[in-house]
Amino acid sequence: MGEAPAFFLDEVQKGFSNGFDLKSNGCDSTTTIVVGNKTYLIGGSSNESTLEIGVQIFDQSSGEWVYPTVLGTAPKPSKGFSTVLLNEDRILGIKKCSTPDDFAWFLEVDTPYVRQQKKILGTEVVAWSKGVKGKAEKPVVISGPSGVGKGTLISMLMKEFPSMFGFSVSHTTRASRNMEKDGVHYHFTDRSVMEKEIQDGKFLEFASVHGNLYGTSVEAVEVVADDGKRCILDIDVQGARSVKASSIEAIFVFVCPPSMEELEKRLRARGTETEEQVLKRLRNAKAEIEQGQSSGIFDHILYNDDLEECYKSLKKLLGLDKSENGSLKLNPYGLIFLRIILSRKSTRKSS
Ligand SMILES: Nc1nc2c(ncn2[C@@H]2O[C@H](COP(=O)(O)OP(=O)(O)O)[C@@H](O)[C@H]2O)c(=O)[nH]1
Ligand SMILES: Nc1ncnc2c1ncn2[C@@H]1O[C@H](COP(=O)(O)OP(=O)(O)O)[C@@H](O)[C@H]1O
Repeated sequence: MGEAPAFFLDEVQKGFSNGFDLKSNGCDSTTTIVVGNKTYLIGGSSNESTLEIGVQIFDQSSGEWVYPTVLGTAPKPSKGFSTVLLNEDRILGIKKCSTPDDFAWFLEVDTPYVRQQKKILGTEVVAWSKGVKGKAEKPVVISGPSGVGKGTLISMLMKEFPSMFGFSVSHTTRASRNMEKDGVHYHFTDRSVMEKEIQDGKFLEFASVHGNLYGTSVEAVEVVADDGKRCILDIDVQGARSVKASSIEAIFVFVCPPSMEELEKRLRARGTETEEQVLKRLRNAKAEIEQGQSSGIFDHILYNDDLEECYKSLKKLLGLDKSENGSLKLNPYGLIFLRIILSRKSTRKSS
């Protein structure tokens, strides 16, 4: 998880008088902490060129040192690093002589996420995430037309901050694409089953999109919360409207294409839809962009022209960057962009 309770962060900032038995190593650059039959040596730098705090594990049962696969962005080395074990599955590390936005870090050592990654990678795994406070804890709703790059941006975020974010795996009645895995990208389901589950109140929201049913189950969001992570929802504008109307306080982001031509190019280059489906998605895109503009649902509009720039803006608005919010807010300037996009003619006439 990427967050510590605010009261706890305050306590440790005051000088670690918190009763959590924080192990301080003064101003040494390494510290050790025992979790089960493993001793974690944290600190220094495992790699001089990247200058990240390194992690090594001494496995008491085999008597060997192990160099784990380290996921997430590790903290930079500091003059002192104190650790405390939380829930037997993650270590809270406090950097000494550090700024408030860089002093608390989590190292997941045996969470469900880390256990899953161990299975996939076949190695010992640990995952870093930075402790964050305030609005950064809210779930993130990402909407935008098909092919604009929502999935790409979410993948980038999950890759860079693997233990901070959890993806809400939606249910859908559409057929799975080649590379999609049931239970990972979507829960693929039959319409009759999903309709019954909707009636049984198992969904937070649902919508008919491009001729198929999509929905966020209560369980999908609970799984992420139970894992102590920040939930990311990739849902359409109708779904975003339902979440907005609910008691869930989220950050709403709409991703916009640079032009309809570019959107069509991306959708075709992805090669996952039939010609008929591409045309349907392009027709719907126009209405979706209009709603993104006028619905008043979205706090931020991201303009996905250059992917890296757009990703940087996404990180900024999520509080993952030191500088101020860099997204294009819903202001007259942003609306002008949207109008330009909508006024450009698509190369293909919708039927
Ligand atoms: N309302 C709602 N929309 C969803 C959900 N899951 C996915 N969607 C939206 O359904 C639309 C189609 O998704 P998909 O078939 O994966 O195609 P893509 O848009 O090209 O990625 C996208 O706008 C998604 O954001 C959900 O649980 N609820
Ligand atoms: N800024 C960008 N520039 C060029 N191609 C992009 C950009 N962002 C995403 N793509 C590509 O566009 C296609 C659609 O992106 P995807 O993430 O699947 O969209 P969505 O999830 O919104 O439907 C993918 O092939 C992706 O690699």
